Amino acid sequence: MKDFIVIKIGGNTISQLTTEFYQQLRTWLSEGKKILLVHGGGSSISKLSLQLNLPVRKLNGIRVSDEQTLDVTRMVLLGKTQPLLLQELSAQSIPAIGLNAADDNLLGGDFLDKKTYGYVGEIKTINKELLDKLLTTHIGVIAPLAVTSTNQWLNVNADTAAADIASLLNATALYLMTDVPGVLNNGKIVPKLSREVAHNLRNKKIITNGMQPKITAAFQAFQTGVEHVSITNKLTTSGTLITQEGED
Ligand SMILES: Nc1ncnc2c1ncn2[C@@H]1O[C@H](COP(=O)(O)OP(=O)(O)O)[C@@H](O)[C@H]1O
Ligand SMILES: CC(=O)N[C@@H](CCC(=O)OP(=O)(O)O)C(=O)O
Repeated sequence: MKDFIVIKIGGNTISQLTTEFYQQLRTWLSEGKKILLVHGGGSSISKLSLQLNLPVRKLNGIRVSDEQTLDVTRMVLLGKTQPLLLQELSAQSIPAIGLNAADDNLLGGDFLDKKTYGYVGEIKTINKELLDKLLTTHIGVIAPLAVTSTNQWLNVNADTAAADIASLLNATALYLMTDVPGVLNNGKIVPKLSREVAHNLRNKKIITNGMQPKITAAFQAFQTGVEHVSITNKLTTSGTLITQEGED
């Protein structure tokens, strides 16, 4: 049954979640939807890296990760960001459980492009049976990391991770929640975005930085059959909705 909803929450968005957001989660829970929150934490990773005098380098919005940066990423995501989000959910009396890639082979991955990005990956496998069981009672909260078949941890961009997970779960919806109300062009939200328009906005350097992996991730999930894919700062408004060519 197609009943999974995947929501990506940017690291900077966690402390800005609204009453409407939590209410929507409660509604979906009461309808029997299985909800997975994939959280970011990029700005905290950069902050700690700088404090430790480690280089902070991003290419196309993806963090170049050597072994030390990978360690910092795991520590920040699993030691700081995830507990913070769980705390917020608990304070709202929403039943949630923290998960990571190594829980019962939850997220398996492979290198994205080792030469260019280092220990960065994409998610290739998921333990759907485990989620089917856990998410009947709890909202899952998961960090964007993966473990390879040879037990190497990998850092995964949180937008990429959410899209990979939504595709693998055959989810009905993917919400990429961020600190802007959608894709902006001249200060206005682009309500519907086709691949062609996204390509043009990228070429014109209107879509830059962290919005780039979000767009790539959004189209990847849409192409694999996730019906509703949106980039937004609210669950209750669609922000920018991904559409087929020619529909906008
Ligand atoms: N065309 C665009 N429309 C909206 N935001 C954009 C655009 N191009 C670049 N951005 C930047 O992308 C940011 C969102 O990406 P990012 O900082 O990675 O957020 P998150 O941590 O939520 O993933 C916005 O805050 C904005 O600075
Ligand atoms: C490979 C890669 O880029 N990983 C990201 C993972 C966290 C993330 O994406 O966090 P936000 O969504 O808050 O930016 C990083 O290290 O920043």
